[in-house]
Amino acid sequence: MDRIITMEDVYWRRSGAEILKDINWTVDRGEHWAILGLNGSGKTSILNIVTGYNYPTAGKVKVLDTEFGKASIPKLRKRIGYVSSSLGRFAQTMDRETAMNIIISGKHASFGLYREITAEDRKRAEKILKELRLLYLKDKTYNLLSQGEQRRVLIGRALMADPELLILDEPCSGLDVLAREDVLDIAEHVARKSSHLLYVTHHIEEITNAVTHVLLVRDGEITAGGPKRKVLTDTLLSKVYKIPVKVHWENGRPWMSITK
Ligand SMILES: Nc1ncnc2c1ncn2[C@@H]1O[C@H](COP(=O)(O)OP(=O)(O)OP(=O)(O)O)[C@@H](O)[C@H]1O
Repeated sequence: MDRIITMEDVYWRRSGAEILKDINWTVDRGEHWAILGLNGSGKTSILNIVTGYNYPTAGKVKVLDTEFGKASIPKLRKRIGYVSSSLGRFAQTMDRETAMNIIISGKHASFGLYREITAEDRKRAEKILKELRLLYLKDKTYNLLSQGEQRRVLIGRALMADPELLILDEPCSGLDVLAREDVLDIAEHVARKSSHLLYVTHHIEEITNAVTHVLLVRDGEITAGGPKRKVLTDTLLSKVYKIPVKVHWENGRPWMSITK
């Protein structure tokens, strides 16, 4: 399998509105993508198509060799890790669980209680905690963790099912600079070691070295998509952000100033 995601002429309409229009996008093996766009531009709608939660009104979608309409979506979902910054339901059910148990609960990629925990599960969870430098949190309960720690534990949880594709949907929203950098370090680690990364954000400074390609989304359409240096230009970003901006690069990372 050389292709991770294929979208051909994809449209998604809801309540009479065309929310996604003419989406043509491919992700190849070895690429790590960021999806960048303003609030309401269509990023989550694209993700929901990738994970099979939204079915396109028109067009062809293939994710990890699974062609939509021809194969089992639940099976596909097991191969995709998803970490979102909105955790309402999760917080309620898992609040009093330890970081270790939360990681283990990712084995079946579902919320709530897990059945039997094997010695192997424990070993794997411990390995993840170690790799993500979270061992110090092992026995702490979720409600006692800082927001940044919670996000990192949730990424660890998503890794428990050994996903081929890991989607991080605005994982740094609401975090301070230090906590953000810790989450970004983990994302880099994942991209290097274990999984294809799909990173959704509206902040270009979160596009670290791990990200190879960027998809720019504006009003439900793709403005540009490709290698990050080609896509993150003053002209294209000014279009996407609807305000004149200038990009500068420092240590391989883009930063942006407003020039109006
Ligand atoms: N089920 C739905 N029915 C009607 N409109 C919808 C539906 N889902 C999304 N939309 C609309 O589609 C547009 C794109 O929404 P989407 O959530 O994909 O944007 P986003 O880029 O993820 O935004 P944010 O950064 O704020 O999360 C918005 O105008 C939203 O109101």
